[in-house]
Amino acid sequence: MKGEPIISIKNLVKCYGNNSVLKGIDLDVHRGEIIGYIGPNGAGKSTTVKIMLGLVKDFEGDVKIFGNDIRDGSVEYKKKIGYVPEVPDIYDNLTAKEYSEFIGVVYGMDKKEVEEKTLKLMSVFGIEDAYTSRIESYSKGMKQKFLIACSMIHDPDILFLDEPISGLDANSVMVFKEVLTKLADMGKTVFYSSHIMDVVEKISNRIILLNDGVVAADGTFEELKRVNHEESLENIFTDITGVNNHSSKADAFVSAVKGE
Ligand SMILES: Nc1ncnc2c1ncn2[C@@H]1O[C@H](COP(=O)(O)OP(=O)(O)OP(=O)(O)O)[C@@H](O)[C@H]1O
Repeated sequence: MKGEPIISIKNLVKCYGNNSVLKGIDLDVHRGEIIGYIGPNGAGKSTTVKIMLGLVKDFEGDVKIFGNDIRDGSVEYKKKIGYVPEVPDIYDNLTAKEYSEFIGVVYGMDKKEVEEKTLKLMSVFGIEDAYTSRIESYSKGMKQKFLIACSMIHDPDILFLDEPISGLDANSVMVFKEVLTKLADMGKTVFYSSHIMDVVEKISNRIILLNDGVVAADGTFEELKRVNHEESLENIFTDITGVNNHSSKADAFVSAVKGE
């Protein structure tokens, strides 16, 4: 599985004004890895992903993807990347047909190929009948399934998935989890950012926990369990992020609701 890293991050630092979000991240990711990228709200997970995608440019440190420094200005590497954003910025007055054609053009794909692929991908999720409907008329889950389909129409080598199963029903989640495993077996790399610990625990072959601007844990689930003497990722997360007063926080919330 090893060899040259497909993503190489050295001493990545990112500040928003006085807010120091990433304080020196070092990370090598290899082909076929499914990285579960976790951390508390605001830890900088989306920021890291956006830097790798070239969407956030003002950072310190080195980021190489497929061996190329992303500062070089080349957009070629982006053709080999698929992305499901946490908050989709989708033109939802378009139909799925129109939107996927637009995406296909960006990736330099043939229109017919885009249509065939989009319909096949949508039909796996049972939403192909909505192909010519406006995306704004979709349910939350339908929209998410369509975004997942769009992220893969160009057969990317790296997938960045930010809370990808949000809104998906249990059957669709099962299909999607298997899809990821099969893609990783083919040598694709998956960067999976989520707060749903039991899914991360099951699908990832490596888990990276970001806390307070640094990588606080990095290893397989088995390794993290051994080092942290815990049986679940949820408990490992709680131990490392140092929040163990859940019950008193809940009491304070309920008191506030009651106006106490
Ligand atoms: N465009 C921006 N301008 C200013 N601050 C930002 C911007 N984007 C993110 N931040 C700040 O950077 C920090 C990290 O945000 P980020 O979205 O990367 O966290 P995250 O780990 O993905 O969180 P979540 O789990 O809540 O999605 C937060 O403090 C956030 O307020």
